[in-house]
Amino acid sequence: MEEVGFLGLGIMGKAMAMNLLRHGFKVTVWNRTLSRCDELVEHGASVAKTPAAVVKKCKYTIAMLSDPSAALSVVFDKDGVLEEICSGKGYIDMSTVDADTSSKISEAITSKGGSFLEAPVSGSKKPAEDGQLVILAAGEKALYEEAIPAFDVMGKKSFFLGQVGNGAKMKLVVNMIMGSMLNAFSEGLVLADRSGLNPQTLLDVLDLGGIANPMFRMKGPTMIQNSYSPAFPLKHQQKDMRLALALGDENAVSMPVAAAANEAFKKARSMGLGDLDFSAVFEAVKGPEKSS
Ligand SMILES: NC(=O)C1=CN([C@@H]2O[C@H](COP(=O)(O)OP(=O)(O)OC[C@H]3O[C@@H](n4cnc5c(N)ncnc54)[C@H](OP(=O)(O)O)[C@@H]3O)[C@@H](O)[C@H]2O)C=CC1
Ligand SMILES: O=CCCC(=O)O
Repeated sequence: MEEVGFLGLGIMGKAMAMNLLRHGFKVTVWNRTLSRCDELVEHGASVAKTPAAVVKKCKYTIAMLSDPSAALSVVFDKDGVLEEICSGKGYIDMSTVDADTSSKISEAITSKGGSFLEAPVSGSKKPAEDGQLVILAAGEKALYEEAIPAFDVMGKKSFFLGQVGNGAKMKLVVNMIMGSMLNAFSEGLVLADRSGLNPQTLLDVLDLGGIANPMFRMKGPTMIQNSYSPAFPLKHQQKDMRLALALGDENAVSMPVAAAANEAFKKARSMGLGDLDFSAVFEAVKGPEKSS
């Protein structure tokens, strides 16, 4: 089997790379904080010291990085992907970024003869661990086809959405809806509590009705215990709301619900909750306790 490169071993990247190893892929990893590679090495991965060194060794390289600035830095900075990408090699960015960032990376990679695919994912830490992500790919179709065995290991379904930018946009639309829903859910939990209802009973009622969904089912019980161990860091959800709102600006789409949700995520960040799970927006929505 060909060697696959993997850049970025955060919550998602670590689980995704681990799945590749578990299914027999040969994987060379790199992470900015190199010590985070150790656990992967224990499971059979090789390590390279720079993104360029990973690309040099591998037929195609996957990246899973925090945001547009990280995605650009790993490609364009010294020792970055661009130094070694060339004809016959592919680069697959699975980070959640905006279409402009993805296009910049695509143009740079293809101008050096490499092929590029964006492939952000829907699904969080547990689906990443279980190989149950939904992959939203766009770009070079031949690279998509080459990567299908890896996508099949990391995900339960892959979509090919056409030209570069479409995967990024689809991902931002999905997360904009998700972030808005989580705010409405948080407001409902506060309203139930402050009006004398049992929030657990609200969760039970919601779960039996037409708006039951896996997110309410998974996050509700931990939210009412004020427990926010990060599966999807709140700072990343706020980044996605910001990028989705910018996409709305570009297309003159009014999104007052998403704009209000973004404010709540920003407030949560200002309260120092950015590294907690995005469900910690509940703390910002709670605000001060009810006065008598
Ligand atoms: N967690 C989730 O549920 C999901 C996340 N996503 C998206 O996936 C991406 C990764 O998320 P997640 O794994 O949760 O995030 P983490 O914060 O856990 O990991 C971020 C990764 O990016 C690296 N990184 C950050 N800045 C830089 C930089 N300037 N240069 C090089 N590397 C950098 C980090 O390296 P270091 O270890 O050195 O800090 C780390 O490997 C994000 O775009 C997120 O929006 C998509 C779906 C679900
Ligand atoms: O981008 C993060 C998505 C998290 C999820 O789908 O639960």
